[in-house]
Amino acid sequence: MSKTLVVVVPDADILAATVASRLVAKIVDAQAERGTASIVLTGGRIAAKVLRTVKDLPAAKAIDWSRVDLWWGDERFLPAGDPDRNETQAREALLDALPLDPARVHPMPASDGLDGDDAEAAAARYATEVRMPFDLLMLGVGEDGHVASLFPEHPVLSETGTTAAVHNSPKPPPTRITLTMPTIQEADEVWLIAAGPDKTDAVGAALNGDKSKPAAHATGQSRTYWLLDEAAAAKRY
Ligand SMILES: O=C(O)[C@H](O)[C@@H](O)[C@H](O)[C@H](O)COP(=O)(O)O
Repeated sequence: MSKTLVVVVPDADILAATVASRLVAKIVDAQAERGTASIVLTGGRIAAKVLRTVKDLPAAKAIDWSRVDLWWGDERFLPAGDPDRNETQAREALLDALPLDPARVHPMPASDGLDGDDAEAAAARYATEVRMPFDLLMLGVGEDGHVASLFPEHPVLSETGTTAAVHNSPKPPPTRITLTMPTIQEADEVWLIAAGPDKTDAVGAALNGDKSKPAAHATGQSRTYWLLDEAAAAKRY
């Protein structure tokens, strides 16, 4: 039976440090168990802060980075190397500094890739690449309660394939690729990460059972962790 735990820490810096430590431990444990770890990264500011923190953690040297598979929960459908791509931000924050196996790094397609600007084809291509289960899937939480590129009241919420193209995203850019909610729910652990007063209402609503918030549906098979700072957690009752 899946369990949900809420961890609240004082502020965004301490949250990034907490998540970074947990992430390193999670990868070390997964590798101790199976030799590999399969991790889904998220975009957004707090995620970048977490990755920058991992870079400076001595314990990260305990990880065999050549045996880590990295995936993305969603991507802004922009040309390769665009500074707004979640992939570019993750590479700059951490990945470029790691001895990763390039064959195990699985960014979502770019809009100048093999499928050009056909987001549906690009999403379908990623679906053929994805290998589940994921040990861990991390999600930032938007001000409106979105996770990955699954926005409230958006038709993408009813998609049941592995991935989906998103058009008319309320958060720019308008075209994105995302894992669907059923795919997110296949992960062994899901971590929802949010900091700051802009997230108070969305986090409060989702944790208090408002099912109109996509974040309320993001659960892992074994564990779901909400990793929050005090500001984001302020309306959780
Ligand atoms: O495009 C993105 O940025 C992500 O797809 C999005 O899901 C993000 O993780 C949240 O919006 C939280 O982002 P912040 O941490 O920057 O608020």
